Amino acid sequence: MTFLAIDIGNTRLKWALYASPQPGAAVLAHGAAFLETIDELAEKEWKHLAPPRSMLGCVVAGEAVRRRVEEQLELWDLTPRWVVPSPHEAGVSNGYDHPARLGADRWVAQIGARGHVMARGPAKPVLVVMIGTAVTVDAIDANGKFLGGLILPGHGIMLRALESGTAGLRVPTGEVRRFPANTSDALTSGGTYAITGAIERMHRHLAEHCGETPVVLVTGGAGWKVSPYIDLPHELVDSLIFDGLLQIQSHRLAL
Ligand SMILES: Nc1ncnc2c1ncn2[C@@H]1O[C@H](COP(=O)(O)OP(=O)(O)O)[C@@H](O)[C@H]1O
Ligand SMILES: CC(C)(COP(=O)(O)O)[C@@H](O)C(=O)NCCC(=O)O
Ligand SMILES: [K+]
Repeated sequence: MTFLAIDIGNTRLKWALYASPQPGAAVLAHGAAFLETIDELAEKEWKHLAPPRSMLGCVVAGEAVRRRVEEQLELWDLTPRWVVPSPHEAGVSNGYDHPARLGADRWVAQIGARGHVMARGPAKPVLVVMIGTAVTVDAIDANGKFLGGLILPGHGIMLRALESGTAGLRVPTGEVRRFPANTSDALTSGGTYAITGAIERMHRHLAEHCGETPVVLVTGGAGWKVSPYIDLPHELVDSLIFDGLLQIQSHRLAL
């Protein structure tokens, strides 16, 4: 009953092959590819994989990218299936004005995060932080209701925007400093603290709204870089989107 989980962001496609479509299933193989190289998956990384029995993915990189990945999936006898955010799924309800307009990656990560919280004990509010091309900070209450969230530029986009919008900001990467005293450090610190500041603000909103301290789960390719500067107890869970895809697939099979 092998299961292939795929997460296509605006920078990279991440995939993992699981022994079964159940939360906690063993990972048989996994990888990541920049979007420029996804047309080689079938002849390279995927060529010698044991054929998956089913797949589920989430994609926010647009129709054309999704179609290119579906071409690669023709390697196997599979029906490609992609998550469309709905009003309710796997114990999470979607508070977006238009539920289907929520990023599929955000929805799936929330479902993964809710699964983690519920597996540990009493239900608690959870703040889901994804640090990829963009940064998202999503708030879920103790009942599993997604209340809303923030979208902000990721570090790379912030720096490129400053480079292209000013005459004097073309400098190498700096260090994160409390009181940056050169342009490089000022830019790197500004980007990092913009992200951590947004996380701390949303944490306050959610704690006030729920009257309870939220659990904070951090994921995404750049999560490890920002994590040391988040002044809140939190956990890095690299697999949050895959965990959400496993939750969804196992709930659907149980219905
Ligand atoms: N080894 C790495 N490979 C690629 N990106 C990395 C790596 N380490 C950190 N990053 C950062 O993570 C971001 C990509 O993260 P990812 O979660 O794959 O984004 P997305 O889901 O938007 O494609 C990049 O913008 C980059 O800044
Ligand atoms: C916010 C995002 C761009 C994040 O993309 P990513 O950083 O994962 O590549 C993506 O979730 C998206 O396109 N969302 C749709 C709009 C929304 O969620 O409101
Ligand atoms: K992502």
